[in-house]
Amino acid sequence: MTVLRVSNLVKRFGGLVAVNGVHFEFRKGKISAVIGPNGAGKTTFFNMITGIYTPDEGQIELEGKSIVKVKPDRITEKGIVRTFQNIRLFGNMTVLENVMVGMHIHLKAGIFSTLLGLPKVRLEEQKAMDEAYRILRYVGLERLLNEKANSLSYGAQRRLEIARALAAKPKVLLLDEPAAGMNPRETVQLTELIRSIQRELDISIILIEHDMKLVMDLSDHILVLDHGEKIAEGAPREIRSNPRVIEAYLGKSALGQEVMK
Ligand SMILES: Nc1ncnc2c1ncn2[C@@H]1O[C@H](COP(=O)(O)OP(=O)(O)OP(=O)(O)O)[C@@H](O)[C@H]1O
Repeated sequence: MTVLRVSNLVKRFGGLVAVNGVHFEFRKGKISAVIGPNGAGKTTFFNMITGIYTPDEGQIELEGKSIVKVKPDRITEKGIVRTFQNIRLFGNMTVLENVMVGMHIHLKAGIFSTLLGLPKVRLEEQKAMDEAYRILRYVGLERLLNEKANSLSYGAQRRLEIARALAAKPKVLLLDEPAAGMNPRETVQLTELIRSIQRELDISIILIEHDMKLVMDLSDHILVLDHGEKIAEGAPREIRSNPRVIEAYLGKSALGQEVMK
């Protein structure tokens, strides 16, 4: 089943076509990866899905309904939640507070009740705290809940970003280079976390990632972009041996060599 469908997606920046007529169906409950060399159009593709850019042409549908021209915060409410290549946490807030911020879209009490400190607000806040704690336990950060976000190790900050995204109850979780800057041990832990989110929480995952081992280990389905165009799609073993993909990454001279171990 398809959770997110893009068809004939085009984005231009002046004379440059950053994404050029891309079709792809992201499957529900699976892990998909978007890969390609630097400048291939991956970030632009993510920015269209999350409403930061409006496509010049084409369609994006979440569960069959168009989300083109829907504002980014509404897209988050509809269930597409992302993390960023450069970590964007509230550094001076605690780990717990960062997760609670991710939850705000689901809190029902209005601003007046909040200002008046009504009991229903206190109850809602308590529930939110319980939920935030549960999520932090899930990602393995419960012991750090009162630490300031900027005091965490890099790997822990990346986990906290994922925790904050989970707090928004995504249907589709977009991870933009989740392993960037991680050491090998942190990358293995991250791989396990992403797999458990997909298996246990029924969330469809889409990742952009340069770490080919992580991509090949995790993905069910891979979309390969080069110069804005889709040059391949398929399972990891097909992508690994696809001559167009090898050529895009390493140039013609690499053809015939085994490049993506
Ligand atoms: N806001 C913008 N204005 C003009 N050109 C842009 C803009 N954003 C991206 N581009 C260009 O569009 C092309 C695709 O860029 P994009 O960042 O989407 O690629 P990418 O695959 O994410 O690259 P990387 O792996 O290096 O992050 C590049 O040539 C880039 O210079």
